[in-house]
Amino acid sequence: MIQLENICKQYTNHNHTVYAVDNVSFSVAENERVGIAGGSGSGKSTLLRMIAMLEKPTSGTLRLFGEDIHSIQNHTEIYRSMQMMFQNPLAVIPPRMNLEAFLLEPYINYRLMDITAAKEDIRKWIQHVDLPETIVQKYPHEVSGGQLQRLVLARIMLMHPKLVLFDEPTSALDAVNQKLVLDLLQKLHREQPFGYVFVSHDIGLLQAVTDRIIVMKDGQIVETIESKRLKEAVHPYTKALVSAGE
Ligand SMILES: Nc1ncnc2c1ncn2[C@@H]1O[C@H](COP(=O)(O)OP(=O)(O)OP(=O)(O)O)[C@@H](O)[C@H]1O
Repeated sequence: MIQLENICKQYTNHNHTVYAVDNVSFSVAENERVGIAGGSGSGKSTLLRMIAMLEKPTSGTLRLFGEDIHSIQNHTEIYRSMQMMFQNPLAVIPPRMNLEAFLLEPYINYRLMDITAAKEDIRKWIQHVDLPETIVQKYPHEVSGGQLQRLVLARIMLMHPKLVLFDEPTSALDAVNQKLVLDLLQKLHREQPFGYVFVSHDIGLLQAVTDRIIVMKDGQIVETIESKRLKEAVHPYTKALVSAGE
């Protein structure tokens, strides 16, 4: 579904070059759940931003749904098929927009259905992510972080994406809400499969929600391992990440 070949991203400031992503290659199959682990500054977010087409690689080849990013014809279709979820929902929901308007946006932008049908569809999704129906009349600052992330997940799922990019979506939540959001994500993935790339510094968390984990350090992949075999990791950096979380 996505393929990265020898992807590099460099930033140059004041004659100093940072190799944020350095010769990274991997692919994600349809409905596959891939984790990207690594410490601060290892290049995880930069990699995700390139897959999301928010930034261009300095070099290398990136194919999304079979198309090279430089020759994509139908951007609208790609933007609908590939969704992103970040750590802070308040950064993506405009403060003066009530939550129903936020949920209606994709139906309007991608002409998914008319407003009456969309409102009914939203009602179903709200129930499905275990939120009270009245939440849609609220504004983002009136709702808890855990509830907002469940609502953001509903907004993603109603677009029936093929791929979702998660950048530390539960890092700002307490342990209880983190589990609620991750359990919900697994339920949604079982019911309506989609591929995802999940970035986290917490390799234990990734083990619970992915099939395969790619471990990054200083912009490079140091190890790729099946999540259920994480205990058999051989690279010292992977082992250090595992014991840091224990
Ligand atoms: N826009 C930018 N300009 C200059 N340097 C950047 C830019 N974005 C990222 N970097 C540098 O690239 C490297 C990788 O950063 P990145 O944010 O991708 O790492 P990360 O693994 O996601 O870290 P964190 O977990 O702290 O978010 C870091 O050294 C960072 O300072």
